[in-house]
Amino acid sequence: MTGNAATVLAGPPAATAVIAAAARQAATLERPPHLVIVRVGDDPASVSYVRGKAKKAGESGLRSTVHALPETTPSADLLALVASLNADPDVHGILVQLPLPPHIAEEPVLAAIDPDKDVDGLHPMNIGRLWSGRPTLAPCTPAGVMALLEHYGVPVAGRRAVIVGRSQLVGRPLAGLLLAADATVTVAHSRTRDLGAVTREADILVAAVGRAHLITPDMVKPAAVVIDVGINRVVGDDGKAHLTGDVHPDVAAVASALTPVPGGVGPMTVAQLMANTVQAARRQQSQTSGVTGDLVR
Ligand SMILES: Nc1nc2c(c(=O)[nH]1)N[C@@H](CN(C=O)c1ccc(C(=O)N[C@@H](CCC(=O)O)C(=O)O)cc1)CN2
Repeated sequence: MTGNAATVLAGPPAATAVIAAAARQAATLERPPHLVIVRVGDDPASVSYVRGKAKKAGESGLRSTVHALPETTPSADLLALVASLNADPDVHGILVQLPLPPHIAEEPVLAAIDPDKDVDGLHPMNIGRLWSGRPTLAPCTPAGVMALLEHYGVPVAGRRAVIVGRSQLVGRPLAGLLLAADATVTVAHSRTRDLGAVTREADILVAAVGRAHLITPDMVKPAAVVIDVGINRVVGDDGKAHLTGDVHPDVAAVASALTPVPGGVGPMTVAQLMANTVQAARRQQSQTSGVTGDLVR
């Protein structure tokens, strides 16, 4: 491909800024915010992600506790643990790592978390608040995408945003956040006809499907900003497994800016979890001290 290479929207600098702001706020609280992460089973990626979240929490001045439960844990036992964490005033944020083992339905577990401690922003109450444009705890990856766009000064208001993918974790809540930021939002998915015609309309194109290199240069409007949320583990020509995104690398010759995989949205997910935990702790500690603490976005 020929043409100027796109600006790289690197995650780490933006993640550092989000975490630094969260750490400053954490330092003003009576007690360090306490994040509890529950992992069920030993899926290697989940083990790695949870380890990374706990490490980042420690680096950010937060406390963290990991409950690692066996793959065979009954739903009732997981729900009982969530109930105990809800009731514990020393727990400010609760996250149940996804995916859960097949025998455990995710929705009842996510709905069992106290909405005020739901630092994943996946509780129906928080999803409803997001879609009604009210301050809330927002899902970490979508909120991380918005923070990345803000960090690099990407204009959103009035722009055409196209999201490819409609997952509960990313596509759907990100559509709500982009709408709240006054973008004109389209959500494409597996039943969308002529996907390329839709993606070429985007000033801001977000790929959040989980299909390696789905988005090719012909699907991108020249000078569009492309956000790659994909996390695909593929075997390269060298026979080794490596991580790649939903966006083909050649898109860099068409886009004006592009997030790398790895090193783009992923670190923002973790950074936003720190920010959400501090936000939840601030609100809970202000409530116990009698001052009304509104959620801040
Ligand atoms: N309860 C939740 N479960 C899951 C979530 C979530 O937000 N809440 N998100 C994903 C996975 N995820 C966090 O859990 C996550 C994915 C990727 C990264 C990240 O930093 N990736 C690095 C590369 C790391 C690697 O080599 O694998 C990057 O992109 O640079 C962090 C967190 C599913 N589950």
